[in-house]
Amino acid sequence: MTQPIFMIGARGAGKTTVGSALAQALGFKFVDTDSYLLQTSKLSVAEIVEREGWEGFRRRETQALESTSAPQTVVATGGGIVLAAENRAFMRRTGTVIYLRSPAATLAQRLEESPLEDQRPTLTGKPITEEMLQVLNERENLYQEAAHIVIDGTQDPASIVDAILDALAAPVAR
Ligand SMILES: Nc1ncnc2c1ncn2[C@@H]1O[C@H](COP(=O)(O)OP(=O)(O)OP(=O)(O)O)[C@@H](O)[C@H]1O
Ligand SMILES: O=C(O)C1=C[C@@H](O)[C@@H](O)[C@H](O)C1
Ligand SMILES: [Mg+2]
Repeated sequence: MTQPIFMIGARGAGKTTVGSALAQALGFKFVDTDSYLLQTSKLSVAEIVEREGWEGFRRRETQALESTSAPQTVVATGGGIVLAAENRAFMRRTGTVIYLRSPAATLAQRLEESPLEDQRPTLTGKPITEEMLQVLNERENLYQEAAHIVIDGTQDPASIVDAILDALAAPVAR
């Protein structure tokens, strides 16, 4: 298996944390669309949104997805990557898509402990638990639709990597 692996899920799902460990386990390269945008634009997510709105950020994110995607690479995406049908189709067509799934309360707790406000400006203006409930309500179907594999993201990162390796060893429905 050499095609890229795309990690999807909401903020705090562990796409960056688990994606990086998975890449190491597979001997793959690791890239992150949020880090790529930060490095190439020299702007944080908050600064891009301030200048160009979320629409501008989403446009840049689609470019970042296509630029970072490569064989033998794990790509950690941003939480909103699934909002564009174009991105969902690209990931499904060119790689294996893994959805790290956790309830809103788990995501909110992780984000409260590590807010990184420059990279995670508010999406709704609501308190964090309400925000994550709304985000999952709006996006759960999109994450499910985009994913080849859905993994319980509430386990510790090492167990999640093991679960992904097991799932990758079985035939994936396409
Ligand atoms: N499985 C896990 N168990 C416990 N804590 C975790 C787990 N995965 C990630 N975390 C913690 O949650 C926080 C968010 O993780 P991470 O940055 O990997 O999420 P993300 O999905 O990449 O979010 P974003 O969409 O904002 O990029 C970090 O502080 C990380 O250490
Ligand atoms: O869930 C989202 O819409 C986002 C998640 C982050 O990874 C960043 O891509 C950005 O803060 C937007
Ligand atoms: Mg991340």
